[in-house]
Amino acid sequence: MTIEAWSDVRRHLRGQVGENNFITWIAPLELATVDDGVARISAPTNFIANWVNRNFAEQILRSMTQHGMVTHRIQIDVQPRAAASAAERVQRTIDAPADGAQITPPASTAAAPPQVESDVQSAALDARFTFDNFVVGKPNALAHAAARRVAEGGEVTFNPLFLYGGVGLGKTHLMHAIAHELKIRQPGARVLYLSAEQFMYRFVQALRERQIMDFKSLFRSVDILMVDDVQFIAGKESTQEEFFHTFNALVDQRKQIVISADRAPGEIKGLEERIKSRLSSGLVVDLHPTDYELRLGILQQKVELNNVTYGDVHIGTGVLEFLAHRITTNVRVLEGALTRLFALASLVGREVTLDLAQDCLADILRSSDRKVTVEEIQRKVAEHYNIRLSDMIGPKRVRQIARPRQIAMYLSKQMTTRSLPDIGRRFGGRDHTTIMHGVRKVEELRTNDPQLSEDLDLLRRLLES
Ligand SMILES: Nc1ncnc2c1ncn2[C@@H]1O[C@H](COP(=O)(O)OP(=O)(O)OP(=O)(O)O)[C@@H](O)[C@H]1O
Repeated sequence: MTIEAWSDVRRHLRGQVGENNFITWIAPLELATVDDGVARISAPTNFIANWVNRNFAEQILRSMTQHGMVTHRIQIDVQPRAAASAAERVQRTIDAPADGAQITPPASTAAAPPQVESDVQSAALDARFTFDNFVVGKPNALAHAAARRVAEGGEVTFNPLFLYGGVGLGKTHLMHAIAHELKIRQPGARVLYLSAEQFMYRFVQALRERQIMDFKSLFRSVDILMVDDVQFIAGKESTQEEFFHTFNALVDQRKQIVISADRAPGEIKGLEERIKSRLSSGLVVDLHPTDYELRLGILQQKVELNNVTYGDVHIGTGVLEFLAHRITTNVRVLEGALTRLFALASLVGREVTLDLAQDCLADILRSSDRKVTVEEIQRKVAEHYNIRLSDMIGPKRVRQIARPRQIAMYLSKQMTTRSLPDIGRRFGGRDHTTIMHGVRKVEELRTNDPQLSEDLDLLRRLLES
């Protein structure tokens, strides 16, 4: 009962605080107990606990009461272990499975009708998801080009455009961008964007209310139909059937269709063969997992967009590079990390250093840890600079040895989750202040020394491969 109520509370809060805040602050929380009117909630880090306490405690309490939980106070404890998979949990929340038998509208779009308008100024479209805000790199160049082409309108050349790729790689963003662009280029076009889940929900509602003819004519009267996350209709026979007819009717009228899914049409289990083949008949393009350059580009752009300067406080490029290296899961997790850093910046009122960032993102970093060890780093750096491995931990202070050692310290701090004292121990029992000094020195030097900067990139790549 408590668990169910807590799920309801989370769903409710998600609608109230918005997707970004939800992912960053609420999703990582777990309800431990409700006892004597006190709800104990665990947060993965101190930072999250404090932030939630300050900003969301009242809302959480209110929502709990509204959902039948007898609580008059909440207490937020830090429970680092619970954090091991905070990012995964975020993902699970995003991907909350919807059971075909139980038709519930998604919380954020509850009962929202699909948006068909003479222009596409639709509530379902996110104003930030434009082509201008989409960073193009090797992994998404083809998908971006295809989306652009569709957005230009004119003669329909490939139908449907089928975009697929892993979670959070920009499928929805591109679809919304197409809609925004069409709005500018063809103000009169009737564009319908909706998720496959909404399609099903509307369909079942129409059946129930005996308005199936209205449903059919609504869907057949659009100029462009965009259906997000089509894998959702797998296994749902009558919805598939209706989708198939809608699809055919629109293709016959030479209307553009854009579809997205988490995998290629042929790989969606529970989808009828005729639908698979229909979906594959246009242009099928995939969004590949992001690479380092793309992730860094996205972070830089997001920082610019948010104009992340709180007074004198900045998030340094070193921090962004660190994030781009370490958070490789998906762009949504990357964005969540950045949101948390903005909050941190406003809270601490000074530059967000690598140290601060690592502290505040400990849970996310742990779950995307790439497991490079300090020893591996020492070995690679020693090889690269042609010095002995023993000199990494030895006492020699000559520049040819001290500098590579500092570089190894810097990379250890950047690429592992080890604390400074821990790294110090692995460098022959050095003090944490020595490590800190080494890290700072390299941070300082790299801005003016292109050779050093190149060496660092190369070493990182070697260590990541
Ligand atoms: N290339 C990019 N440039 C800028 N932002 C991006 C890019 N790729 C993804 N994003 C951002 O990442 C977030 C997740 O993207 P989006 O919602 O489009 O993912 P998706 O592929 O539809 O994921 P899902 O499988 O969960 O539906 C969005 O906020 C989006 O703006």
